[in-house]
Amino acid sequence: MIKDLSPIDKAKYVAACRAADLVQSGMRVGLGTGSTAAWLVRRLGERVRDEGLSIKGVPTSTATAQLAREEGIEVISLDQAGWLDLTIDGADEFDGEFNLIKGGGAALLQEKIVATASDQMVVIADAGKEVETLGAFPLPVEVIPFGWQTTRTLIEEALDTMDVLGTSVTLRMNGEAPKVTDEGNHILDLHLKRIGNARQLALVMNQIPGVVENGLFIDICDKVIVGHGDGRVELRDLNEGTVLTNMLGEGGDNLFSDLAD
Ligand SMILES: O=C[C@H](O)[C@H](O)[C@H](O)COP(=O)(O)O
Repeated sequence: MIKDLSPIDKAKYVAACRAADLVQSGMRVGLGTGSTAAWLVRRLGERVRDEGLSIKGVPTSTATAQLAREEGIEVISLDQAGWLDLTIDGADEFDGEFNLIKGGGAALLQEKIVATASDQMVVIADAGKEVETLGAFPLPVEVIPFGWQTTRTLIEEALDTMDVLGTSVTLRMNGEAPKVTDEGNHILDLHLKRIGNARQLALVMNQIPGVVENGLFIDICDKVIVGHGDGRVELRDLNEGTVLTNMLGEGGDNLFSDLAD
């Protein structure tokens, strides 16, 4: 039951349920990756089964593709979709301008391509992901395995020239071996603490040979849905402001109990 979830999981869950309400039959929908996006995929699966919701989903990782299929959602590739109506995804951090750090689950490359190919990107997150300035969460940068140590040195030099001091760059591991992304690459995590100029850093990173993509999503996200542990959900839009609802009020617990079991 939903009441057995931790407050953070409840927050993720209600944000995901609110976002699922934005999805309508006929839409081509980008499906994000991570624990929050997994709640979304489950909720959409429930709507497909119970309401006959008819959508085509473009997953952003092999993990999401597998979950979506298990949930009965029709899965197509981005090339088959061509363009998407909406992408819904989680984030590791978001700021007041809806700029993001993503890639904590190593899926940033497909996530950025899919989000950029969408009319709208909606982020779903628990309230703890909101920051004043991005950077407390280590910034993931996807690099090709060939010469990754040289790429790391180039990244460190670029950070020096930008006066980003006191940083470290670490190779993400999966046990004893480097983490390998869905695209066969590695992830370097940049421990920056605070990113003064995220827009500039995103551009500089992608100029470095060996870097495939970085986890800064600048001017990509249109709405953020913030979930709270008590069931409150804020739908924030930079132009239209914030709409507050409570997903667990008036029988909401029953409404979603199947999903949360
Ligand atoms: O690579 C992973 C993605 O960017 C995730 O959306 C992000 O890490 C947030 O994941 P979670 O919802 O599990 O906190």
